[in-house]
Amino acid sequence: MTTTIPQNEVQNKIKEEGRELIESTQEVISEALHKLGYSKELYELLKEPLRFLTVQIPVRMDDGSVKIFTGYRSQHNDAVGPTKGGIRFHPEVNEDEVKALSMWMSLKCGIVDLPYGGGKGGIICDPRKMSIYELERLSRGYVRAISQIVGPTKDIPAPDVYTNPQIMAWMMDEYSRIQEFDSPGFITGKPLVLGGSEGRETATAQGVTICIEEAAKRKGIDLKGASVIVQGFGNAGSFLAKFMVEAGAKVVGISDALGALYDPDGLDIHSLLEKRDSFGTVTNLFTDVISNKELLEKPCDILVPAAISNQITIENAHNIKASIVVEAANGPTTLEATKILTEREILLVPDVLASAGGVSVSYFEWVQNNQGYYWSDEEVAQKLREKMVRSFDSVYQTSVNRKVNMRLAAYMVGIRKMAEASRFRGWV
Ligand SMILES: NC(=O)C1=CN([C@@H]2O[C@H](COP(=O)(O)OP(=O)(O)OC[C@H]3O[C@@H](n4cnc5c(N)ncnc54)[C@H](O)[C@@H]3O)[C@@H](O)[C@H]2O)C=CC1
Ligand SMILES: O=C(O)CCC(=O)C(=O)O
Repeated sequence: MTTTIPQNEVQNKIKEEGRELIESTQEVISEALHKLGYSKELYELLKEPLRFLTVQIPVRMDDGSVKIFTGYRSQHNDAVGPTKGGIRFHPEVNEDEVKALSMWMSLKCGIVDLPYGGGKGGIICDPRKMSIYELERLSRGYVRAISQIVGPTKDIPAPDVYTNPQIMAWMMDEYSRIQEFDSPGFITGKPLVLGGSEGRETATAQGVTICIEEAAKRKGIDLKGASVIVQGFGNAGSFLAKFMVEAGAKVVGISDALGALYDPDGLDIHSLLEKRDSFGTVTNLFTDVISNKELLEKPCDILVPAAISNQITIENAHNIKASIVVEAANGPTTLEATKILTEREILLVPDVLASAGGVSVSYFEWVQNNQGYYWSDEEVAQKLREKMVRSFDSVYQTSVNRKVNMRLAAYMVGIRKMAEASRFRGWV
């Protein structure tokens, strides 16, 4: 017998999880500023986004009815430069989660040294249940609703969960119509023919791969033959699984929103890549499916959460078997779980470092749009590698030298530029 959880309980749980994300982010920000010797005023400035917009977007559905969707755009801090960060289309999007996501973007941009602050957007919707025409109207409606606070020198969006280059193209087109001139620099993650960058589609997974290589070196693990589990089979997870196979590792588990596949002898990733749909779903084609929860506790050397937040918690952190956990997703591990993994000497590469490859190549895309001159795949790959290796080293060294866990070390590295820029501007 299946029991249905009342809708208000589901909503309360989503809200509560969002609140926890923001409160735990505030806790680490406070600790990082304290370790670096910054003032309490700076914490007051950075503990919440500078700007947060809620919009209602009316969309004509295919059956003729009008549905009103709620969307958000959060701009955490623009002392360093315009804010930057993706747009998420997901039924569980909520205000506090979007705020926390924008704060993580500020830290990410600081870690990989980009001239940006953090932003993030989201719409409460389930794109898997919408037609392509409804999605286009929703995407354009969102841009009209937020157009006054975004732009190539204000706040530059990009893809995130359940958004893709097609959605970026509609949004760029809508913004260009409003401005009455072509504005490729308004948004990144676009198709190549509309000013997208070589390497952006695979950038997040490339960045995670580089972090895995660096972490494996520190742990004395040979990637050839190492076993890997990847939670999530979308943009980040599916390319990562492919890169792991190419590096000679054995991908023993993958998952999507509907379940997980596990085979200790290794999964046929190429076949799964061919079968997955545009939302990163593939497990619906199999019968021997286990849950996402079970997958995370299966034996492996390297575990990569690449789906949603709050996946490694106090409930399962003691049961994780991996020696290295690399967070491709934003916010997959709670603070309590971070402490448990660190105590267990599992090397945790935090989201604000591990997933920074995406925004790095988004920055390259924006630079190319601004100069109207485009780089080769090799040039992008080399620039990304330099950034990721340098950033990994800086966070790892901070963790060792200051005797702090990798998450706190990453926050210490990521917050410095924003703190200094805010001081020089005379804000604190
Ligand atoms: N796309 C990008 O450039 C970047 C993405 N990220 C983060 O990586 C994570 C994945 O993003 P993308 O791959 O872009 O999204 P995507 O939309 O391409 O794929 C999402 C994947 O997560 C799965 N999923 C959704 N809900 C789930 C649930 N409740 N339980 C388990 N799996 C679930 C989906 O089935 C799909 O396989 C997110 O946390 C995102 O914020 C971080 C940096 C950049
Ligand atoms: O590519 C970007 O600008 C942002 C990507 C993003 O949303 C993220 O890193 O979480």
